[in-house]
Amino acid sequence: QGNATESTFSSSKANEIISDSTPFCKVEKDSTVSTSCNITFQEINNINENIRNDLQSLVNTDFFKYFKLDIYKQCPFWDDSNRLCTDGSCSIDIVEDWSKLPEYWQPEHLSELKDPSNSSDEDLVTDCSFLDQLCNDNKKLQYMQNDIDYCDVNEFESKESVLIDLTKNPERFTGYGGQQSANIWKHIYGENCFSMDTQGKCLAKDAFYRLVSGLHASIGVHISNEMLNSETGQWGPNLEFFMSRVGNFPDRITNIYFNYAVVAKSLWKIMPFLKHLDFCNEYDNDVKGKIINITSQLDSNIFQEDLLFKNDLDYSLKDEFRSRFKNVTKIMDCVDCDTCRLWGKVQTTGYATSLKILFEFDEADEESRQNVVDKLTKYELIALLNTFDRLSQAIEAINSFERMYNKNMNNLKTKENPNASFIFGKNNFFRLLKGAKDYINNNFSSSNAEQEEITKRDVNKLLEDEKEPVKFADLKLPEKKYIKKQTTTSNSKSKNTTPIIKSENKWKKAWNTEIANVMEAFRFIWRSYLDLPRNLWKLLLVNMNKLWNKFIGVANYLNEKEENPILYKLNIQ
Ligand SMILES: Cc1cc2nc3c(=O)[nH]c(=O)nc-3n(C[C@H](O)[C@H](O)[C@H](O)COP(=O)(O)OP(=O)(O)OC[C@H]3O[C@@H](n4cnc5c(N)ncnc54)[C@H](O)[C@@H]3O)c2cc1C
Repeated sequence: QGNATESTFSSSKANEIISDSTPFCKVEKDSTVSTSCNITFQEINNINENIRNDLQSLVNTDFFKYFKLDIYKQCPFWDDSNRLCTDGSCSIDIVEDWSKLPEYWQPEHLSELKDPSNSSDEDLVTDCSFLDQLCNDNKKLQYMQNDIDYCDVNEFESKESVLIDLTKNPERFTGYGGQQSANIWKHIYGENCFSMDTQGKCLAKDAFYRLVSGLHASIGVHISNEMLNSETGQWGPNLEFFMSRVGNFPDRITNIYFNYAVVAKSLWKIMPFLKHLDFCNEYDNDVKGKIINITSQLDSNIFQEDLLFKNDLDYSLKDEFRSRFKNVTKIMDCVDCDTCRLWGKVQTTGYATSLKILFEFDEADEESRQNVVDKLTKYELIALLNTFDRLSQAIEAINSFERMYNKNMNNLKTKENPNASFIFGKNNFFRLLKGAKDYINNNFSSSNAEQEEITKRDVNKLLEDEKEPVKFADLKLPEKKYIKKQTTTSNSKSKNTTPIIKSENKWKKAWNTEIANVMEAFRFIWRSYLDLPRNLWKLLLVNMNKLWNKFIGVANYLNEKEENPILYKLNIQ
């Protein structure tokens, strides 16, 4: 973890991570995503390919690209008065020039919406309606006293909220990390501790965890996909970073697909009503056409929400699920980095909207339709579609990282790199040792003819396996040499020597690698000792300089705030 420059791994470290034992993401693409999703990874990939362009252009339209956020909102869970978003990469651009915005985003229009805290139920009926806000359609809807929301839908109307163009503040590597972000994630995962012992608890708990982990992983994919290359000054993908955060964890990849299924199913569920959404005139055809194109390619099997809260017993569990998820959306107000908070809020609101549609909207019940779909605020709808776009982009990026990974593996294979990932790879040191031991056991306990057969079979298998790009990609077996040795031994009079020579080679190779690694570790420790006095000297100079400047009253030093030691800074020239 560190700034963009530091995050560029050394090439040997990169090789270790890329050629880790896990074949890319280790996900079987033809298997189903989870018990509650009757769809395979490959099918989701296909759907995503078909809708990607429409979705991308939809979230770039004037209607879907703006979101509101109260950037000064206090964290409701702990004291965050020392918020530290001083770095350019984590601060956000808010909309200041309103003249170019469409009418429905103009301050006069937005200010017609009253502060919900001062509103009566009667007011909320109109204010909460997506249609009322957008096109002044004065449908009177009944305001539900029951809480069916998985986030605070009124917070976007707060007077403190500012309008933000999402396309101008992309979700990418900001350098936010260390203890601060780890603490946020810890609290978010902590919400997954359900208290009740209810029937469906396991599935609900599992779904809650997957939602959070999928969000976490999706953020990881986006930041790996948009990292600043300090040499070129360009933002782009970083495979090593991706592998170390997401690619080497198949469960994290699976959870992104799971979230895709959840959000897609909620869109599918409201599809018949989206068709009738009375968008403002200029958007009627364009926006509506895109939405219909997207939702019509989704499938009801993609997620089976009815498995989660099946019966009356599960109602209390659902209440707990709802209030815990609401807490997740509130924890976003504690995120110190503004860009991260913005996208965290957009995505948690998007998931909250999905959950509301999935669990509170019964298609057969007109009243529930009125209470859920007709009352979706525009911010919920914007968040829902932007969250779907985030997941869609994450899946596109995962597939592109896979291609990059395979290309790198092929390059690595052809390069002379005998020790590549010998320790961490699939055919790692311990595995080879075990292989050698099995080999000796097998061969010493069989006849000479059997031994020869086993040797041939093993050699062929080894060579065959080597052709597979992923399985043996991390170990550069000296193919020709190996065959040569076999030829020598098969010419030799004593066939019994074959397995011994082979295992001796393995032992020797493993031994040499171990020694080389131990030596490298010693060299590293030695270098650290050499660097220590120099670093201490530099530290002393810097502090002396600061003290001196303070002493003689140099302005900038007088009010100097203590630098945050954890917040990493991008080295943008
Ligand atoms: C709401 C939010 C939004 C953020 N947005 C951005 C952003 O836009 N740009 C940016 O650069 N940074 C962002 N961050 C920070 C980013 O998520 C990481 O926290 C940060 O990059 C440090 O990463 P890390 O590898 O140290 O571990 P973290 O990602 O902080 O993870 C902490 C621990 O959680 C576990 N873990 C990691 N991923 C998963 C997973 N998917 N499922 C289950 N467990 C997991 C691991 O054990 C890991 O050690 C955001 C953080 C938060 C909380």
